[in-house]
Amino acid sequence: MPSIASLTAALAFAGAVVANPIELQKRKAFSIHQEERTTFAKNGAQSRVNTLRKFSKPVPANILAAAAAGPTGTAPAVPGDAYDSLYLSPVTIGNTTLQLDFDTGSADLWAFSSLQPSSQLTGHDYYKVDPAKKVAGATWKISYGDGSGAAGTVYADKVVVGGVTATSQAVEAATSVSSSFASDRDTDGLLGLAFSSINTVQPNQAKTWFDTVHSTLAAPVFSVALKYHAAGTYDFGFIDSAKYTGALTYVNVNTANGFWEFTSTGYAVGTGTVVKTSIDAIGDTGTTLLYLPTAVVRAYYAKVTGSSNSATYGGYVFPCTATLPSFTAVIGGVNQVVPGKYINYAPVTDGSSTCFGGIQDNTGIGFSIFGDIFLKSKYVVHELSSTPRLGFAQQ
Ligand SMILES: Cc1noc(C)c1CN(C)Cc1cc2n(n1)CCN(c1cc(N)ncn1)C2
Repeated sequence: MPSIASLTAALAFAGAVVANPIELQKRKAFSIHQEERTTFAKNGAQSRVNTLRKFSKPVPANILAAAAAGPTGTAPAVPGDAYDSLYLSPVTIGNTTLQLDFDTGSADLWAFSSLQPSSQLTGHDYYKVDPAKKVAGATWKISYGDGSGAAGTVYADKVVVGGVTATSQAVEAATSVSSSFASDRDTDGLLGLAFSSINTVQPNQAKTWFDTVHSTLAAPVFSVALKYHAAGTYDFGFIDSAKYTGALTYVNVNTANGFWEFTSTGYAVGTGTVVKTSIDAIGDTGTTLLYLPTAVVRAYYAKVTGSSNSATYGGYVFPCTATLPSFTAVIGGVNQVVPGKYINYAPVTDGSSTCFGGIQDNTGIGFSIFGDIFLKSKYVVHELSSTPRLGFAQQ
């Protein structure tokens, strides 16, 4: 039989409204009204503390520290195709696990759903909406830089990522998706990790999943380790020092546009000297390539024999046999190097000997985009502190 003290502690942790322990001892029977918190996150360490206390066993300091710290979690990031065009991560929404594209360049959590025509659901895991959970009057509609998009209605449901649970998260159920999503049987939707200020739900903007859970996590951070032609990870609530070499170095983020936006102060091509120039950029896991200013892109491909800016293929191409120079961006005063081989994205068509460059021109976008081509050589900490920051280290 647990002691009153341990019961009190356990219930206090569970968020129950708890009567005074002395008061409890006077009563022979009592009922406790428990309010379910809108968000809780699994805290395995706390469960161990509760169990040890239940049997009056000593609680090791490291377990106590971990429990006090709050929950953390890790989700895999698996390439969606042979060229790392996108990365997919498992997310449980309600009772179904879907494969979502975690996207630090957008702020909507949307999923293929039972509201779509069944013809669009072939090959997909999809969210089976529960009408009782519908958010009355709420709609959403999103468009991405490549012209793709989706739209639908909104539900409040349980969303679990890497073992961390948001019990009442805005889930944007698709009623329609663009042709590129309809023909992509790997992507069941997106989980936005940009700032909630650019969420598209109307009339009341919704929060991202990270915005919902961050205050309960051990630390208000998530760390991204995408990999070259291999599965990487998203760490929530902690920084995993085993996943990078050298030091993490930080740069402040400008959140005015809702992105993880920062300034790079220069670049270099291969072993060339650093050219000092201010590059306004966003980190964006949902974008495949690395989009840079015209002058920077020209300087890069000037060092790639046989390269050209192809109207046919809509960007810079080169012979797939080309030896590509590395690309360096100066961020937070530190040279962040992308290996040359990472800058060969893919053959322009399957089997072609002409390859499409991982570095392309940012004309028409309005800023540079450090997408997967850049990110997959880094461990990137996204810190939601009073002054949000990005931390970079070499993988
Ligand atoms: C297959 C395949 N190959 O490459 C992709 C991508 C897919 C997935 N497929 C075509 C569908 C698709 C289209 C997009 N995505 N997925 C992810 C979100 N998109 C973004 C996000 C963002 N932050 N910025 C710009 N666009 C566009």
